[in-house]
Amino acid sequence: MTADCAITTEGLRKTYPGVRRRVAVDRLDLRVPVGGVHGFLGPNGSGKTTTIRMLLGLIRPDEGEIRIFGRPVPAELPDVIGRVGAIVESPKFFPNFTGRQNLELLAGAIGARRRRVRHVIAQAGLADRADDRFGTYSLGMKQRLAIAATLLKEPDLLIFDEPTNGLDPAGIHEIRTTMRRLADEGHTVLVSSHILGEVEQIADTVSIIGRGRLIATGAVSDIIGQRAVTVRVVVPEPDTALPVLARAGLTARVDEGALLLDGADDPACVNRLLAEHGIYAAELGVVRVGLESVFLELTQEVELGRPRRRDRRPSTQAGAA
Ligand SMILES: Nc1ncnc2c1ncn2[C@@H]1O[C@H](COP(=O)(O)OP(=O)(O)OP(=O)(O)O)[C@@H](O)[C@H]1O
Repeated sequence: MTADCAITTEGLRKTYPGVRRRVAVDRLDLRVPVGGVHGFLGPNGSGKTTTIRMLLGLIRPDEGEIRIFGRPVPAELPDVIGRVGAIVESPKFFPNFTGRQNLELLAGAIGARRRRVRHVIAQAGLADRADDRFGTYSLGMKQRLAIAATLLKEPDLLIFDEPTNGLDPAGIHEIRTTMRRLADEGHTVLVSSHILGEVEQIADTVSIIGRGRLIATGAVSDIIGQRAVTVRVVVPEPDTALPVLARAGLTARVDEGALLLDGADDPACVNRLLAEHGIYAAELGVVRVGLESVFLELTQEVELGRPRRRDRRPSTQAGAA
């Protein structure tokens, strides 16, 4: 079941005490395959950090099971934690020490080999600035030093919680390139984000959550799936067109005055169909959607409490209802 997974969770649940008991993670089943970048996506407050903290044994789940490389967590975490490197909060470094000195200090503290330092500096793309003081680093460089620190103990699995938060576009690009390179070198990278455009470009697979629940998971191309191509049509009276389209088996979404027909790929057919019913399109074309718009649509449905329809889910796996 889990042999090819770096991380699995089954029915994971966590509530926080409060005036209204808050369910942060709700029966979450995750599958993070070994190798590649897995994007862990969801809007703010959807439960990503809570999940990651449970994976790392920092907080205990109320219910459910976690396995990392097949070992139950937290019960056997000490046996597997050596294979895991993580950045959950901003790590603390000494501002007056250079990047290299900070890493040497850390290597000594965790019993990593000293000669790893030079290697991880190169892996994190910091060779040019390793001998500058940490205090002079940009946010992106600080984050790359944090990544270098996680690599000291030669982990197989890297877990990064929103590693690009607060970075400018150049810093985001650097971190993204670094994560992709680490995956290409054979690490498994789990990266959480609420900025989908970034993850779409580097992730091999993704899990999308909303309100602590899994909404969709699988290969990025599968999640975008048939929505990759959508016919967009503008008609004078959408209310007249909608039943005509529905009878032809086309599901339309209204978007800024236009109708978007997911899964339809031939505008000429749509045009003919509408014209046969006396409806003439003012605009007609094909649009390509990215993960961002799929994500927004999926998570908005959860936020609004609308039931998720089976046919709206990606084919690979679907989350708990
Ligand atoms: N220590 C805590 N005590 C009470 N509620 C908490 C605590 N930590 C998180 N929560 C709540 O749990 C829910 C999930 O939060 P979490 O930080 O896991 O989400 P997230 O997806 O990581 O969000 P973000 O992208 O904003 O970091 C939110 O409603 C949050 O307010």
